[in-house]
Amino acid sequence: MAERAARRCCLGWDFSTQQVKVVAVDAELNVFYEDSAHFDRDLQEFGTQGGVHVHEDGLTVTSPVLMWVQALDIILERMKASGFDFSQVLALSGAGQQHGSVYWKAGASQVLRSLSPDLPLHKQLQACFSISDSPVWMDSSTTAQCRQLEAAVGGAQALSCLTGSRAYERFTGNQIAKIYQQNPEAYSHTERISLVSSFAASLFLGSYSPIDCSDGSGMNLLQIKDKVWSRVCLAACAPHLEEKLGSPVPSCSVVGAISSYYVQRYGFPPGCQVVAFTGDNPASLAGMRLEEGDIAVSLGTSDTLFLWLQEPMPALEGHIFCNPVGSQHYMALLCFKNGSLMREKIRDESASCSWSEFSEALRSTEMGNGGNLGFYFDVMEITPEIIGRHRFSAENHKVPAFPRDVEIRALIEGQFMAKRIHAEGLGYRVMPKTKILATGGASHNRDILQVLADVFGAPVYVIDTANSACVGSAYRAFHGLAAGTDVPFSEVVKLAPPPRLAATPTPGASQVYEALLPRYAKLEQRILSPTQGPPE
Ligand SMILES: O=C(CO)[C@@H](O)[C@H](O)CF
Repeated sequence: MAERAARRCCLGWDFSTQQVKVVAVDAELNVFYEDSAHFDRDLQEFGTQGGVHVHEDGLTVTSPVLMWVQALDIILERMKASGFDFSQVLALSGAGQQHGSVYWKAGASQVLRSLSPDLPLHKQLQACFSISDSPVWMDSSTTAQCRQLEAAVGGAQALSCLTGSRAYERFTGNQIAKIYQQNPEAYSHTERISLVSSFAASLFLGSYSPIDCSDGSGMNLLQIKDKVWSRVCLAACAPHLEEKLGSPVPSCSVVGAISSYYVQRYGFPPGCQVVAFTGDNPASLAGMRLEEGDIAVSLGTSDTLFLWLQEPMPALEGHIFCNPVGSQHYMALLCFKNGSLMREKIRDESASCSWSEFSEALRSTEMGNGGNLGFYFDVMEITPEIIGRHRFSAENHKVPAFPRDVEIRALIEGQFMAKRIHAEGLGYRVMPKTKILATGGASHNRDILQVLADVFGAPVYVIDTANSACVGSAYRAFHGLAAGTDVPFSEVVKLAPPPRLAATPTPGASQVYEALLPRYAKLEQRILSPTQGPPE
């Protein structure tokens, strides 16, 4: 077989809800290898659905930690069998589904440090976890713990100001509190608690990896301004928690060299650097190469905004995390539940189930829709908490219906005005250099993207984010190699393929939406507090 040319590279891992995935990225930032192990398909003995077990209470959701370990074994063995040249791997980093937690049993660190290269990981780590079914982000069984935590710090807004979010059931501090309260023996036998991200990094390190500040911001435990654990929050969740968590580190930290286990079993170079793993969303922000002033809009079943923030304004909605690639900056996530399912419903009702008719309606109606405004929430919306459809005429009178074309534009303009208003509520500001990066199903519709560009007054680019968490992790591994040189992340990734320009603001758009946005915000408040009189 022809000798393969040596190809220096970095690996990017993603321990996500449904699979473990890896990409190899070369020095020109080309992805030249990818593989994944799908939990439901490749590890059927664990009996998961969508990578998880939903418990009988309908609230508790967990994943077997040894399934994650075995998935890594599968991928590494496949890479080895395919002839992948591990000796060319300069560094690796990775991502994990946010908020999930792993409970290492007393003595596990010794096992991690002395792994035998003759055996796969899962054969050696069988007895290393005090909790075998890790709680994951889909869990919503900790409402009581959320209220206890908010009470301990002076309320929901106080907790948000301190940690970047009000208490959420999936956030790790509340999950740890539940385990301490309901399984104190397992908690007392736990010598280390990792996030999924730092757990995965620990497997490569052969010792406990610290939690990075960005993923650590998803725990309701980290003071996002000082980047240290909040002692009040720790004490409110469980005793001796700080020693079980270890100290958080900046996300760009090199946390050590790869364990000798991988050198001996797979041929990694002894100097292969491990860069702190982080959450899947922070890693995706890195993969999308978001920069100051940019906003990423993932238009999927639910719509998710990724924001780059310099001056965060923590609120009772959304989540503010330490930024994974700009250590003095922040990022925010905002989730809008009524996303593509709402767009498809209005398409079916008002465009005869046809996207081309839907697009034609957007093209044939004017920016601003003649002053007509609509709110479309067929399921309870998260941002803000509203349900139902609410239509208003230019005179702010509630109306029961709009003509078909007006309905379609009212839906799309309303969805994007809500995004801009709530993003600005968290401290986001459109800047002259702002780029909007669109991804997800609806980003293939150019007419929808035109409305997005008009509402934000900024150009819209489309990007493929299928592997964004993995690719972002590989980029962060390259950035880790420059650790200590002050080379900015943006410099490290400048060779990456640029996003494609899809839409620029229509002339006059800013005048139209500068006038509409405050009206939309006032009407939203009117729906939220119906006792209030009509907006002036
Ligand atoms: O809970 C979330 C973010 O807060 C999800 O996006 C998980 O990170 C998905 F793994």
